[in-house]
Amino acid sequence: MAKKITLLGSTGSIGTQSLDVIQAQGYEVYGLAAHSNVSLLFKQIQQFSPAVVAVVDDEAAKKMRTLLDGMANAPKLLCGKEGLEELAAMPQADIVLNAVVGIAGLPATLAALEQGIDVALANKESLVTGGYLVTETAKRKQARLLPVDSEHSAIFQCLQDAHSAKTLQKILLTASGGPFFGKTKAELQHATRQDALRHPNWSMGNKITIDSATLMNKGLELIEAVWLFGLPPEKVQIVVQRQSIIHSMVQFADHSILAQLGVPDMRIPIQYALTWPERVPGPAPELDFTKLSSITFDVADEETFRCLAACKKAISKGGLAPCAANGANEEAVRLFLEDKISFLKIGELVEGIVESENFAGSYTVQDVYECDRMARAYVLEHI
Ligand SMILES: NC(=O)C1=CN([C@@H]2O[C@H](COP(=O)(O)OP(=O)(O)OC[C@H]3O[C@@H](n4cnc5c(N)ncnc54)[C@H](OP(=O)(O)O)[C@@H]3O)[C@@H](O)[C@H]2O)C=CC1
Ligand SMILES: CC(=O)[C@@H](O)[C@H](O)COP(=O)(O)O
Ligand SMILES: [Mn+2]
Repeated sequence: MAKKITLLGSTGSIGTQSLDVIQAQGYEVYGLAAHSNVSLLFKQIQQFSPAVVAVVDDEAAKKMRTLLDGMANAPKLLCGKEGLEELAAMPQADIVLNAVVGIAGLPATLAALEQGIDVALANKESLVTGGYLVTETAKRKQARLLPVDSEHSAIFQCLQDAHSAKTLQKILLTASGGPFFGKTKAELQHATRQDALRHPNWSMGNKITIDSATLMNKGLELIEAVWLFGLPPEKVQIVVQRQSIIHSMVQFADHSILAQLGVPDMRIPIQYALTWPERVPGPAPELDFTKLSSITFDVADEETFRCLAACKKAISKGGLAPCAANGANEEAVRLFLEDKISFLKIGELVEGIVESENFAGSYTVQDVYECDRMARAYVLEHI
């Protein structure tokens, strides 16, 4: 029987590439969800015939209702944040692929895991904001978290040999360095939205592309790696690999290092999360070494790119500090994309919130959302 997938965030960069993979593998789509892009979601419904769809935005959900009213074999429509969570928890799916952007993805991750459903996780913010709750729920319900983020998929792929994995000593998390690699603070004073959205290697959604430019993405990924692979933050070393060909590496007790390489194409990690533990042919092209002029390594500049330093501080503080850093960043990126704050202000705000309180200790899911609200309010008060 074909695997049944529920895909959350189907209209985004990861979502649309996931549908490429799903089509190539002949998988069945059980559920689709988006926020407000009704026209694309409707096309996806026509092509993949899901049983259930969820639309988070209320106005968009009304438009979808109208479109579905005229459709034969229309899927069931769920609305709002509650609808997204309800879809994520539907046990008919074999796996939920969470490609929602931001903390908005956390309730769905928790809802799927709570039902014991495996989650292929692109939504790194789930682990950054609620890492303890997400990993505890997965463990308690014996559900798997399968990494989709390219670096974490690379690490996961390098750890498939259980004997070696037991001796994991260090993770070498690669970073492209983003569009502003090598620039000074002075040169970044007037960095624009357009400059920041020009990623050297990957075509991605706007929010993660800005995160790559500030190196917040690497900070979020460091926290994500700590939760997924159980190493302390000081055992995760960031290595700038400008070409995004080496997607990450692991070092074992004997100082042997394994790396995963490939073209920068998210369909490889998406597919691995869906087919794991099998490897099968897929739609991504192969890497042609004869066309690679070099593979280079550099050190990340944490003095200029304060978000990375702030995330390191946040994970070492523990508790809700990473959630606060994430909330401040989500709000700051929104304001930067609306041309309301400067590029460098994003780092100042993320650093500011992490320094502002202690945040230590255990937390509930309500505490996570309260901390997120507080971090967003902090940003609005400090611009
Ligand atoms: N793009 C990439 O290559 C990579 C992305 N990731 C991670 O994957 C996630 C998705 O990234 P990406 O695909 O780039 O993002 P996009 O912005 O391209 O897509 C986001 C998706 O989430 C939906 N969405 C937005 N807001 C909400 C909300 N409040 N509730 C429910 N759904 C919502 C959007 O719907 P609509 O279109 O209707 O607004 C869209 O389907 C992020 O966490 C990112 O960090 C990780 C590695 C690589
Ligand atoms: C494709 C992917 O996984 C992104 O998270 C990517 O890694 C961004 O690149 P950098 O953050 O390294 O610029
Ligand atoms: Mn990544």
